[in-house]
Amino acid sequence: MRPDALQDFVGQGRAVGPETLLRSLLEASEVPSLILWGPPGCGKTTLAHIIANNSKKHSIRFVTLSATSAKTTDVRDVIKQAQNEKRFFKRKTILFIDEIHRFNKSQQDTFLPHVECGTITLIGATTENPSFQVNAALLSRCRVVVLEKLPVEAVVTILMRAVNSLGIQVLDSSRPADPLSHGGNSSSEPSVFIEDKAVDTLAHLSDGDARAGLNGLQLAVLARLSARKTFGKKGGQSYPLSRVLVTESDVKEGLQRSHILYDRAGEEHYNCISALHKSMRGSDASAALYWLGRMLEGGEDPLYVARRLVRFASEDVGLADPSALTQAVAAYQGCHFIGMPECEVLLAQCVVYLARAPKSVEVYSAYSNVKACLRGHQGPLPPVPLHLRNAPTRLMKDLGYGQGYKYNPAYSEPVEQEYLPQELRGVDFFKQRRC
Ligand SMILES: Nc1ncnc2c1ncn2[C@@H]1O[C@H](COP(=O)(O)OP(=O)(O)OP(=O)(O)O)[C@@H](O)[C@H]1O
Repeated sequence: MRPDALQDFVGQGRAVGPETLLRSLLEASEVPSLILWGPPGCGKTTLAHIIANNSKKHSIRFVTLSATSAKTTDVRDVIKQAQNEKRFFKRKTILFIDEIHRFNKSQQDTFLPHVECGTITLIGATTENPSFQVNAALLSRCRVVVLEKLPVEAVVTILMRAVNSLGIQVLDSSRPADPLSHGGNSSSEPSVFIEDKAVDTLAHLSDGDARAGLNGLQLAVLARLSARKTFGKKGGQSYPLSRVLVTESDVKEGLQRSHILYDRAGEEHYNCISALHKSMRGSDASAALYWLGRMLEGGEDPLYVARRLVRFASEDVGLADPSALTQAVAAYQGCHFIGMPECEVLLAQCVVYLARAPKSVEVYSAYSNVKACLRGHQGPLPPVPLHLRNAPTRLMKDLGYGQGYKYNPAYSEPVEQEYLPQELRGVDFFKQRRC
């Protein structure tokens, strides 16, 4: 089902469209070291497969490793062979590493000198942001190709290719489906039909992930075949079991929403929580609810979201509305007690509360200033002033601990007293960053 040629690679015009440099390089078989970065099922492995196919025509070796199963020794073996091929046969080697982010930094280091001296051309595929997951030195020697979620039309094209190659017939939903009008079927295999709107819905629900769409199609067809449902009854007449119809509701069942909408472990998890945080900060309750829904419907852990809300209540709402923290902690505990799906409304309530609450970063900023002051301090930290020290023993009293301390409740008027160490006298962390 994977295309072998660039002209069958759909979507991704920005990365490998006709006018792009990468396309010219690929067509000239001048493959540079690449990191293919994109969400699941957008065509990273497929693009590597096309490059492999093209390389073979130009006698270039193409070796594939998966970072999930390959060991460092496997990489060394590939490199050794690549050196021999280069030295004795002047043959180039392209090494494709799927899920390169799964290699740790020292494993990635293994390639570095060999990419540098041209023994291998590296193609790495990753769903994770390469700036965090790929060794900086290696990254600087590779061209990063950003692939995007496939547009709906591209997924429709991919699904229609699959439908055609499987011999499934597409029913035009604007015309009433009458299986008898589709000719007889003499073989023992049932004829499979699919509603055109089912293909369309599948493409929409796939969220730019062609693999999810293809798997959904496969599951829906297999489910129908094993159930061997007929087209149903029409006018009291039932249709033969040799005809199978895949409907829109079949494909919906064939897709697992959680898999499609959200990648809990990957970049999308951080993108969505960031969008939620920023929407609340911007007091856009509606957008905040949307991002919350994206996460929860995608299977995010509600306690993870609740923890972030607790943090937000203090960081962004702060003393502008101190009960925000109470709300957020209550939401966290409520989620803990009742779990999903019941706790979704608790989180929704809290998200709206926080989005609508007045905001203040006064405490957050002042505390950040304290941290900056402490981290930037040179030499030993100043001692705690003696008058602020507790003096539970005679020795401590004799040493002057607690001496001169003014116990505020004992004074009816405001008390003049220094609370910071001597060298920080006059510093106001609410006003200044440095001390
Ligand atoms: N741009 C595309 N053009 C044509 N077919 C595609 C494209 N993208 C994906 N496909 C089809 O979808 C299937 C999955 O694609 P592929 O394995 O290349 O995705 P991927 O980006 O490597 O995903 P993952 O990160 O999950 O490994 C392939 O079998 C291929 O047929």
